[in-house]
Amino acid sequence: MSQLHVEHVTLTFGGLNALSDVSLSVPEGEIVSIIGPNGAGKTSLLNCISGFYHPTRGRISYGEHDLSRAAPNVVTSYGIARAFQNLELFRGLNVVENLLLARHTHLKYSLLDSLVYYGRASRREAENRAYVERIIDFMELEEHRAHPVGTLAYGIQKRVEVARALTLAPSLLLLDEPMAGMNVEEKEDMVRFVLDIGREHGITVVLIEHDLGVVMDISDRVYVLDFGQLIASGTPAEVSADPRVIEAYTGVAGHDPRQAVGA
Ligand SMILES: Nc1ncnc2c1ncn2[C@@H]1O[C@H](COP(=O)(O)OP(=O)(O)OP(=O)(O)O)[C@@H](O)[C@H]1O
Repeated sequence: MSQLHVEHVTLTFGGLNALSDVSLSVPEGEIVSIIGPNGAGKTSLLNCISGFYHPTRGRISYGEHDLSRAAPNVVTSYGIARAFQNLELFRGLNVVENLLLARHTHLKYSLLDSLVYYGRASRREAENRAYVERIIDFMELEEHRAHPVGTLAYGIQKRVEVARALTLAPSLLLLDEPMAGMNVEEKEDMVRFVLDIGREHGITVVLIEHDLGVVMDISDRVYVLDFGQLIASGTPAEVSADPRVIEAYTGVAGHDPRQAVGA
């Protein structure tokens, strides 16, 4: 069982605690959302999990692996993939090329492999292509497959970004605002994909999302950050009834308590 554990994580930038003593767990197979007002620390937390930032204090682990000091490519090798808020796609390449490139970069084999073991390399190439085709089918990208990504509608590009992360065959998928900027129909499609990824394919999903209706509909568990601190957690029903959450979202709360001691 690979559970994600974040234990007492603090992340400091200069005098600001972007995260203060945050602890949370993500059980295998669940869809878990992280919510909170702008600047609450959500993306910073995802950056710590995916190895782009390293916690100033605390520990992050996934199953037996310690992620606290791991580089992004090492985190990926443990089965954790991330779809970015700002799309990480090559806009001039088409959908198939983007997905193949992502899979190649992840499952790289050496030049020697491809020269000496031509048979093995070409078999891997065929497997990669077959895998990418399954993702294209699953994410319903068939009609867009040959188009340069930069020419596609924004909602479709977001879908390609999720597909790109799926080509890494993750057991844990990190989604940073996958529905931001989408119209209602595009959101409904993305909700369906996230539910399929989690419920049908058993991939654990950690989701940052501002649309609270979506969050409450699809999450098994919700964690709420405010000013870098974890202020609430529980089922969607528990969290939406929590006075601290209502306060954080209505802005009744007073000052920013994040200034690090001694700053
Ligand atoms: N690289 C950085 N350098 C300095 N400060 C940073 C850095 N990254 C994040 N911060 C600060 O940390 C705090 C938390 O930011 P973060 O982006 O994690 O919040 P968020 O909850 O994801 O916000 P949003 O919903 O607006 O995306 C903010 O005050 C932000 O300015």
